[in-house]
Amino acid sequence: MLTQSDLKRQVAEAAVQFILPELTPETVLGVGTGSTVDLFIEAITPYKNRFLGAVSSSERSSARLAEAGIRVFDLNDVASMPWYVDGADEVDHGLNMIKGGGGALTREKIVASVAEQFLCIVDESKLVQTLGAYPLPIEVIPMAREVVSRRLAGLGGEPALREGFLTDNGCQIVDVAGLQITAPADLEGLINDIPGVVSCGLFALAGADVLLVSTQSGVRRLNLPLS
Ligand SMILES: O=C(CO)[C@H](O)[C@H](O)COP(=O)(O)O
Repeated sequence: MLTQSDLKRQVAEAAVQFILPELTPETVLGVGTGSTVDLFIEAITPYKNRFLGAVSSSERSSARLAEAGIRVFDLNDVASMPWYVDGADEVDHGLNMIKGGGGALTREKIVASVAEQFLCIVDESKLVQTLGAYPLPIEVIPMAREVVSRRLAGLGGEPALREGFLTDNGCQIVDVAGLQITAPADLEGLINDIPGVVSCGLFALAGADVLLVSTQSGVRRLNLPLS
């Protein structure tokens, strides 16, 4: 029986094998944040001479990439990336995701927006029918925390400040429990429009393109359109 950490390692290694044939000496990869991505960085390190480097979505991943000897680029110096590789807190069968458990959602969304394709890597516990059991992280400008929280409560959620946490952008996170997210792109649009919201942990207006799911019997791949 594989543990959750074994499953994460299995999918991280599968992700490396999946993108390896596409790496060239000019390739810059987008790299996300979290424990699954830490294992992806570990797994791709032996191949670091096959690509140019990476843009990362957090100070944490940048430090890990640099320690591994992988060149870290500023996004301002990179115009295109073939792949953005990242984990998720929940993903549904339409490849919509909740992200931001590690608080890096805004930079994740920015780096992902530059990549041609989003490769999402998760263990099977993250695959759900309907998003929302995992509290939805929203990054907010600190002075707007209360007004944004009232608006989120108005949408039917139960917002709670992530105590003692500041993002890499110096902002705060409000985690919203109790949402049954049946129309993820609509909800993402609504939340994006609340003044004071920096970004919303729903990735539905632009979701994943390819999903690798780690299971006890190996790694399954789901592409859009669903296969
Ligand atoms: O969105 C994220 C960080 O902001 C992560 O991708 C998400 O929290 C999953 O993390 P892990 O791989 O540790 O389970």
